Amino acid sequence: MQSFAFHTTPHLVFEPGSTARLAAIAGRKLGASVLFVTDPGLRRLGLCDAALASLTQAGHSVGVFDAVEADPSLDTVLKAVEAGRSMAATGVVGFGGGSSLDVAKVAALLLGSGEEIDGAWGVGNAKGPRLPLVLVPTTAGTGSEVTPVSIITVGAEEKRGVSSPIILPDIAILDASLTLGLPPAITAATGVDAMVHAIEAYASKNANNNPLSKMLARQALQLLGANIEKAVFDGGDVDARGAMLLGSMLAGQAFANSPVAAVHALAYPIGGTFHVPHGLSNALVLPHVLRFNAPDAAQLYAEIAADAFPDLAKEQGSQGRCAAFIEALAALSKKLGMQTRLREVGIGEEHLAKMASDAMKQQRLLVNNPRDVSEADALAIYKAAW
Ligand SMILES: NC(=O)c1ccc[n+]([C@@H]2O[C@H](COP(=O)([O-])OP(=O)(O)OC[C@H]3O[C@@H](n4cnc5c(N)ncnc54)[C@H](O)[C@@H]3O)[C@@H](O)[C@H]2O)c1
Ligand SMILES: [Fe+2]
Repeated sequence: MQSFAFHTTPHLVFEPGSTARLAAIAGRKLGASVLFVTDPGLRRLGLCDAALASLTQAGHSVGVFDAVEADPSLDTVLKAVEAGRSMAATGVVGFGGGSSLDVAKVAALLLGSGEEIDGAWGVGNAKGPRLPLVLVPTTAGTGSEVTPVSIITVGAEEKRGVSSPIILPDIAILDASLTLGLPPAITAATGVDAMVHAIEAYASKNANNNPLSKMLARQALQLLGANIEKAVFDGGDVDARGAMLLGSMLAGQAFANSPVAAVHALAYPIGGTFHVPHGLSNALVLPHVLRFNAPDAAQLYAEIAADAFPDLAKEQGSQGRCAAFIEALAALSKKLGMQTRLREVGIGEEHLAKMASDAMKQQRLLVNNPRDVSEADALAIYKAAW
C-alpha cells in the first residue's frame, strides 16, 4: 500500500452559535492580547460581535484589524502584522471568508517567528513558530480553516501561496449561523469552490494522494451536491447551511493532503488579473478543464459522479458517466445564476494568451493534474471557456 502523511487542524468545533463561546473554546491558548482579523463588511453586519464580546468578557484585550479585502494583498498582510506588533499580540483570531483566514494565518506566522514573508513563499519554507491561532470561517468554500495554505496577491496580479503545516490553526470553529445571511451569489461561488476542491483532491496525481482524502472528498461531494441549491435559494435553511459548511471543511481536509490541480491553476489568473471572485473563477473553467482531463481521468470522475449528483448512478460505463458529470457541473453553475463564460465577466479574447502564460507559473498545482497541461493546452481551455 502507498505511504502517505495526513495533517489537519487538531481541534474542530461544529456547532451553530458556537462563536459566542469562542474564548471558552480557546481556553488560555490565545493569551492576553488577541489580534482579531476580519473584513469591513462582516464588521458592519455585526457578525463579529458575539465572538468579540466573548473574548473581551473573558478578559482578553482585543485589537481588531478589519481591513482585509477580497483576494488580499501582501500590503494588507504587512499592515495586519504591524497592528499585531503594536499591540504585542499573543494570539490571532481569523474571522471571515478565505481572505480573512489567509491573512490571519500568515500574520500569526510572521508575528510568532519574526521571519520575513519572502523566505516563506512556496511549499515547506515557513520556519515558525507561529502565534496561537483560531480560525472561524463565514463562507462555506475555501476550507482554509483546515488547510496549510494561505493565498496572497503580490503586486498587481500574481497570486502566491505559503504552504506549510505550521499555518494550520490550533482550533477551527464552524458556526453555521454565521453563514445564514451569505448572499446567493457568494453562496454559489464559494460552494462551487468547495466542490472543485473535492473533485481535484480525488483525482490529484500528487504522490500523497491518499485514502483519507478520497473518502473525505466523496463525503464532501455528497453534502455539497445535495445542499448547494437549497443554500443558494433558501439561505435561511440552517441545515443546508450546516451541510455546506461541513462539506467545505471535509473538502478542505481532502485537498490539504492531496492538492488541487489545473482548475485552480487556470482560475488564479482570472481572479488575480480581473478580480473575479475565486469560486466563480473556478466555475468558469471547471467543465473545460475536466473535459481536457477526461482522457486520463474518466474513471476517477465516474467514481464520484453520483456522489454529487445521485441521478448519475443510472449512467452506464465510465466514459458516459464522466461526460454526464461534466455536463451536470456546467448545468449547476447556470442553475445557480453564475456567469458561465469568460467574456461575461469582462475578459476580452486578447487577454487569453497572457492568462495561459500566467497559468504556467502555477506549477505547484499543475504537477497534480491527472493530465499534463502545456501553455498551448491552457490557451485552448481558455478559448473554450471564452
Ligand atoms: N487557504 C486556502 O486553502 C484557500 C483555498 C481556496 C481559496 N482561498 C482564497 O480565499 C479567498 C476567497 O475566499 P472566499 O471565497 O471565502 O471569499 P472572501 O473571504 O473574499 O469574501 C467574499 C465576500 O463575502 C463576504 N462575506 C463573507 N462571509 C459572509 C457572511 N457570512 N455573510 C455576508 N457576507 C459575507 C465578505 O465580506 C466579502 O465581501 C481568495 O483569496 C482565495 O484565493 C484560499
Ligand atoms: Fe479554491
